[in-house]
Amino acid sequence: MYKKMETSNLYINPSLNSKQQIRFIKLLRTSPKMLFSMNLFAYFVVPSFIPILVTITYLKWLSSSSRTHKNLPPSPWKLPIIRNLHLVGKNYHRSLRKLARKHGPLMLMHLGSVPVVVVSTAHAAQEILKTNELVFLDRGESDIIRKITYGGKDIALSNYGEYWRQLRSIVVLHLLSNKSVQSFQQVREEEMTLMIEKIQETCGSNSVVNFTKLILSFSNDVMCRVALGRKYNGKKFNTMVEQFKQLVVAFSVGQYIPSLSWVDELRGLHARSQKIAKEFDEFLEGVIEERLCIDTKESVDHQDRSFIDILLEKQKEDESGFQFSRDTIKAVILDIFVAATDTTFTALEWAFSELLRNPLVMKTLQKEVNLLAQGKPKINEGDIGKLEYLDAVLKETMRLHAPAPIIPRASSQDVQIMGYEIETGTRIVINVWAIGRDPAIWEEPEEFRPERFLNTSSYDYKGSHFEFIPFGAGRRGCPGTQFANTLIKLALANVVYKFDLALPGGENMDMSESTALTVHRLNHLLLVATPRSKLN
Ligand code: HEM
Repeated sequence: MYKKMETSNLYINPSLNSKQQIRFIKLLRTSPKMLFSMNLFAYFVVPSFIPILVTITYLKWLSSSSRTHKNLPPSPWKLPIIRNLHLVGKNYHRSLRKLARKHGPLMLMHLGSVPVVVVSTAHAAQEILKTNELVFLDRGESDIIRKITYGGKDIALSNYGEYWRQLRSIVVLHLLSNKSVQSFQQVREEEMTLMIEKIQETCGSNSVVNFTKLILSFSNDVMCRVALGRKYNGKKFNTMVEQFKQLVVAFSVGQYIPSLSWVDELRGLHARSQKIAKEFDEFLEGVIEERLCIDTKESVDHQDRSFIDILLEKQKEDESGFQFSRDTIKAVILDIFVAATDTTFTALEWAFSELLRNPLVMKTLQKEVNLLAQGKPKINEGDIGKLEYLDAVLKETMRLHAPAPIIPRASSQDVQIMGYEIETGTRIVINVWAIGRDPAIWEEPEEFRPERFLNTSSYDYKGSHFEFIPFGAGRRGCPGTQFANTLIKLALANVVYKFDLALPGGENMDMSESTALTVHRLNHLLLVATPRSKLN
């Protein structure tokens, strides 16, 4: 009855004329939510059920709202069935900020049947992440996520509980402790040197370097070596990772309107998640077998142990009494790999973009690294902590371009926040990006001015100041903060120390954003690098 479009993976009513079909596809491409609503309304529901469905839902909605006399946070006006889903735009952090400006710092939205509270100021974030922390430690359930995380055996997306608590403490103590992060210094420095060499090769010919690809492969290679024991960067591996990331943010109709889960089946979402879960599982099984084989043959040197080796060792020791299944190991590795690679790459990409857009900042940073390096061939990791301006540049980048612009949490009990009732099971979305650009906190918030972070101890990465929380806060805050900062600063310091960077042909810097798990640049960052003649 419906025709599947090759390019869009959609089902199109063939009775439409070609003009109508083209208009339909254009509309769908404008937004995943639009994709859902158009598919749902125009092509499945309208022809037969819509009058009945709308009436029933509307009456139900009217009766439920008149029954509850709770003081719920302000909400935008709702449509029947999809309710506020149509209001979430492609750049969700931006559309949520726009809505919050109208409805307030704590805004209740209904995405289908799922209540979501959007948090848009530092004060409201503090109420959630600190004052009522214990109520908001869950992440919220999703069928798709469960499928690709071994039934919720991972750390980042699983709900709060004993399992998560024990797993997190193993990760924090054994994989991401200060000592463990330091033990990977050689890996970071080797990969940084390789990246510099790659840029160097382009210099003589004055050719354009695709910085996006370069830094993506840098963070990918570092994280592969750290988490998996060696590099994996073939096309098959990269495609698998990309598809996984797309799936994490894929829009699931069933998640918002459970009675319409069949739409997900029709769109092939479940089949796709099963396929990717299987591919990843086979890959990770291969990695584990390889590590076990190396370990038996040559007993991995303490220095060369990857995260997977450490977890396999913990499983053997069996001291903690924690159920360390192989699925747990695979889920944690997958989690860390995805959580770490995309975020560090995104932060680096925006940092270089802002430096290019702000030549004075670039000059000041180059001066600082010159002074520290005193003509040495490179800046070592041990010296990075002395670079105050670099620290300010990174903080300013994270304020304006939080790599994870939204922190997802969920409430585990009824609670009152800022005088409003939040019910059990409500999803929480903390708009870190909007908080970072709030004019009530930041002077000239849209300007890139690292100086605002100089000579102040007010802002750190620990999440103790809710105006600045790119790594989240509290018990569920990012455990990879130190790892990420060390890696990003090492790369930034050395690239600006060795090269002057420019846009090819003196173009204007395009700062458009993508729609993805992390918000990175929409278009690749293409630059021309020139070796700096005077390094002191
Ligand atoms: C610029 C880099 C990074 C940024 C901006 C970032 C940001 C975040 C944020 C916002 C969260 C959620 C925090 C919350 O709910 O309060 C998070 C969680 C997490 N991050 Fe990161 N992250 C980065 C790098 C890394 C790295 C390098 C690793 C590991 C090597 C890592 C591992 C994790 C894990 C495992 C979680 C889940 C924690 C939990 O749910 O208990 N991240 N990160």
